[in-house]
Amino acid sequence: MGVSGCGKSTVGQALAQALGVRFVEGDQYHPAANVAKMSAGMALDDADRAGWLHALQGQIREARARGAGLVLSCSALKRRYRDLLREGDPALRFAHLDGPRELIAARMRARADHYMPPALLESQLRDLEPLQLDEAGVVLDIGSAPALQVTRILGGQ
Ligand SMILES: Nc1ncnc2c1ncn2[C@@H]1O[C@H](COP(=O)(O)OP(=O)(O)OP(=O)(O)O)[C@@H](O)[C@H]1O
Ligand SMILES: O=C(O)[C@H](O)[C@@H](O)[C@H](O)[C@H](O)CO
Repeated sequence: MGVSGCGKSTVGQALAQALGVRFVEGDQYHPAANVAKMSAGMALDDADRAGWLHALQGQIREARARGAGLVLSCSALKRRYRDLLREGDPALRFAHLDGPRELIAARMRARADHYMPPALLESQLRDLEPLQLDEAGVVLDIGSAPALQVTRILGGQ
């Protein structure tokens, strides 16, 4: 979890590979209208995200029912979004990729082929409710290399 450009896809793919489980890129479940809205420089609101979060919850629920592992990358910016995802599997754990705005902005600017305009970072940071102490998971520093982040997730530190 985390704002746009924090490294969810990069770290998520590496984690799934390390675990030998399926990786789901949460952004691929956004309806076209959501992608069009963000591409036009408008932030998503709770209503825009509702159907998308339910679709992701379905992926989590299905993996749990099959007893299969799953790594899912998803912004999950607000506590209530994460509560909704946890309804799919109460044992769900989050890795919050956290770091300074300047570093995230620089990484977003360096991406040529992504729909998300760097200008939307401010709204992402406004919406972000950091992982809370009673939520299972880890908070990671995005300044570390992805391999180190994976090690920390696996170690639960
Ligand atoms: N730990 C890291 N160190 C250096 N560069 C990184 C790190 N993690 C990610 N990056 C780079 O930062 C950019 C953003 O990463 P990535 O696309 O994984 O973020 P994201 O959170 O999935 O973004 P979005 O949700 O907007 O798709 C990419 O160019 C990626 O290669
Ligand atoms: O909840 C949201 O506002 C969205 O999921 C965004 O975070 C983007 O889709 C993603 O980060 C792509 O840049």
